[in-house]
Amino acid sequence: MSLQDGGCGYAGSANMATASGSMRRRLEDQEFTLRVYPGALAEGTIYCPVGARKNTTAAEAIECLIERLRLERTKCYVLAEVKEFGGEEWILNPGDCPVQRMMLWPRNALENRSGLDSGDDYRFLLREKNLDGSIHYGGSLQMWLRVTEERRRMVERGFLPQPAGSDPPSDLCALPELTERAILESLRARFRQEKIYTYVGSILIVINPFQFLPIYNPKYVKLYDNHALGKLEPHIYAVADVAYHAMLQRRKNQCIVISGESGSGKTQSTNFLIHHLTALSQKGFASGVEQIILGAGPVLEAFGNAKTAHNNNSSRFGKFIQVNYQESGTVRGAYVEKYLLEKSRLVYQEHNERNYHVFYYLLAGASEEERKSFHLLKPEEYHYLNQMTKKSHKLHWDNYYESELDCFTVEGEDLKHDFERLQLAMEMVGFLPTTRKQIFSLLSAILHLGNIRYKKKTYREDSIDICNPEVLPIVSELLEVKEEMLLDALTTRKTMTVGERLIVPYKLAEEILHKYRLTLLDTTPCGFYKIV
Ligand SMILES: Nc1ncnc2c1ncn2[C@@H]1O[C@H](COP(=O)(O)OP(=O)(O)OP(=O)(O)O)[C@@H](O)[C@H]1O
Repeated sequence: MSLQDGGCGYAGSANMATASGSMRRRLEDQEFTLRVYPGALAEGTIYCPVGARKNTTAAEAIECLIERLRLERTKCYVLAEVKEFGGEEWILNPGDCPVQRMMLWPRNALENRSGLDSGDDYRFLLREKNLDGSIHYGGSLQMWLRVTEERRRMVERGFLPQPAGSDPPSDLCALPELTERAILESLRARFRQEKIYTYVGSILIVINPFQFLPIYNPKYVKLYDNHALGKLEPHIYAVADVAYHAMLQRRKNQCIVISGESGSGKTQSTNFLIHHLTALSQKGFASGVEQIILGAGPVLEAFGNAKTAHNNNSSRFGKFIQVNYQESGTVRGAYVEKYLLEKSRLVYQEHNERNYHVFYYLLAGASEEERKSFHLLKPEEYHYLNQMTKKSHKLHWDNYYESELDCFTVEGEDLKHDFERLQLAMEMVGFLPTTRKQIFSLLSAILHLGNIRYKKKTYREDSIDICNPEVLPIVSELLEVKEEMLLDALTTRKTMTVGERLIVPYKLAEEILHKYRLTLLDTTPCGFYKIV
């Protein structure tokens, strides 16, 4: 049996005690392959395979090695057994049987051997014996180092398996086998060492630590400045750095794509990237541009983020951020484009989820004067904010009463403070006071629109009317549109046929009405989505 089947050979030996005589005889005849590392005795050879049976002695194996490696016959050689790489060496007597020694190695030391190397670094070495009986190690240290280096390179290139217990590589491309299991185990092992970043070639994998790690301070900005990817420990700053310098050197636009499931840390990673990109351009000084780019964050977050089951601050839209540079490499400005905003969240949310943050901020943080002027109510009085709590209330009347209230607040959240922060951010990004007022007015209108209930106009007719017309003047005031126009928009739709304009009344189907209300919100002069 060749050494590639070493594991099986070992399994056979484990059964030896209980095996029949014939099996024992078979084992006696079975051929194993010993791998003997000659070190300095044969430069250029990492190991030499020697066929051996259970009773082959060390002296016989050495004889074979002398032949194969063309060693000087005038010298005296011994076999040494190493039970760990670089560990203690056990010299075999000429009459000792190396295969029997090998059979005592741990099972995985043999089973893990995939052709070339032992997983746990159990091995045989060939040593020269001095005339006084001592072992000659001359030059072996350097050879060892060379072998070690060679071995490391072979491991990196995937020709040798990763030694058990060693550090997982910082680039998963260096894994000898790219199976899902090997990848996950490496990522897990790195994560345990607080290494949340790992490369796969030029791709960076990030595992959300959900805790602050001190790896984003200016020291790190400096450390990663102008280094090729892979030279240092993987980091998001390294990716930003490579993109920045590639842009300067090649004079070509660079693009970084961030993707992952909800709550995986995309927004956080974007912030780190922007921080590093602007820091590089300002060479370590906090820049005004960064403040403005990141200042837009709270505004976008308030209007486009919401609490979901997975993330209390989940972005419900995609972002395309373009950072523009001058030829000199300093940031000139930035452009943020949103896409795929989850519009349906405005009118409907799943259980344990909320509408967009901005509604809760406004209702909690508005002053008395603002409350009056925007006709604000309590969150639980708005259909667009309380639907899911009502549902759970109905389903689990007894035990869901408390969690009903929880939906309006999130642990650790200070809505009043968030509203102040939002106003400040809006001011910083350039919203004028009148625009801000218009926006809050529109937000209140959206909430009141959600409270409008419909009924059939008459018993026979399918067309609809509004049950609570007292809401109309409020919404018309907030939207600054005439009441009649608003009523028309809420109860009828206009369609164009060839050369004709038809006004068709809506039918009483709630989900469709929600859709129409959404369209209405979008088409108002300062439509919600346009603002976002
Ligand atoms: N590098 C990090 N260090 C520490 N905490 C982090 C890191 N990345 C993410 N987090 C934590 O994870 C939370 C969720 O991250 P984030 O909001 O960035 O996820 P996301 O992928 O943008 O989610 P969604 O797609 O739902 O918007 C953050 O609020 C933060 O607490």
